[in-house]
Amino acid sequence: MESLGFLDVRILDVIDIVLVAVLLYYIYKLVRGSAAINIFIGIVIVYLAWKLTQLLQMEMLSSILGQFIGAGMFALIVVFQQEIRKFLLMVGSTNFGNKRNLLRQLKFMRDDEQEVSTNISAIVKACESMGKTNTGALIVIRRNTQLDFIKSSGDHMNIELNQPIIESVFYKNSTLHDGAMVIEENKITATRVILPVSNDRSIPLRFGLRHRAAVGITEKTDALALVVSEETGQTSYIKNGSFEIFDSYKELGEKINKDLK
Ligand SMILES: Nc1ncnc2c1ncn2[C@@H]1O[C@H](COP(=O)(O)OP(=O)(O)OP(=O)(O)O)[C@@H](O)[C@H]1O
Repeated sequence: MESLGFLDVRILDVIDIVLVAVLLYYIYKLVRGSAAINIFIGIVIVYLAWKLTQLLQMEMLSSILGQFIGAGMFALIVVFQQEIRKFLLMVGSTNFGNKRNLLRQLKFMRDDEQEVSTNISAIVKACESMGKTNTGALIVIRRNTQLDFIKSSGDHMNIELNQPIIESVFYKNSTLHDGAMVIEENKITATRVILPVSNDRSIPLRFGLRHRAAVGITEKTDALALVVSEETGQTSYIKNGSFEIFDSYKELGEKINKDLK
């Protein structure tokens, strides 16, 4: 069985592979939809070619590709400066200190019995009511990722969540109506927040900046976003960078409740 020695896999090797997969997934999530995705795919191809030439002992080609990868690291930092910044912010602002959040992060350990402290009914009813009057709104609900880095672009608040407050913030003549509202637990913690806009080219053209900002924040963090369109009065629910389908406001409430557990 000596010839099969290379099949010896240690637990640490498995952990190593899983961690690399998670890292690649987060990098992909970060650059998805932007021009950087093509550069990312290019790098992965060159890296795989380099490893293959090493394996096949093609000395010359492997040393050329090796040099390229080595020098390319500096070029990468310059090209991906924005993405690296966002990635570090994302990692740094994940609140691992909170035990409940940590459990939530490990989805398979999710406790379905857990009560959600956010007044979801107030949010959904406000969206329904704002939709009827074609009042535009953009609401971000925090889950695990800390949102301090976006909150700093707006006004800090500390208001108990309820339907009239949400509606009055987005009321067209209100000074607070522009930008996004951030909700954490059962509090409105920021208004007039500027969100990162998604570059995803697959978003239909009928959606403007409000919707793109909602997609943007849910791509970069695990937050949930709700948009009420000023044009159509329709409410959209966005999670992990994509639009979630729902048939009624009741179903929307149930979905948010499930996603906050
Ligand atoms: N990056 C951003 N962060 C937060 N809010 C934003 C951002 N970009 C736009 N908005 C909000 O969206 C409003 C205008 O959005 P726009 O009309 O382009 O959106 P839309 O997706 O077409 O939505 P609607 O259907 O309501 O018109 C702005 O007045 C502002 O309040």
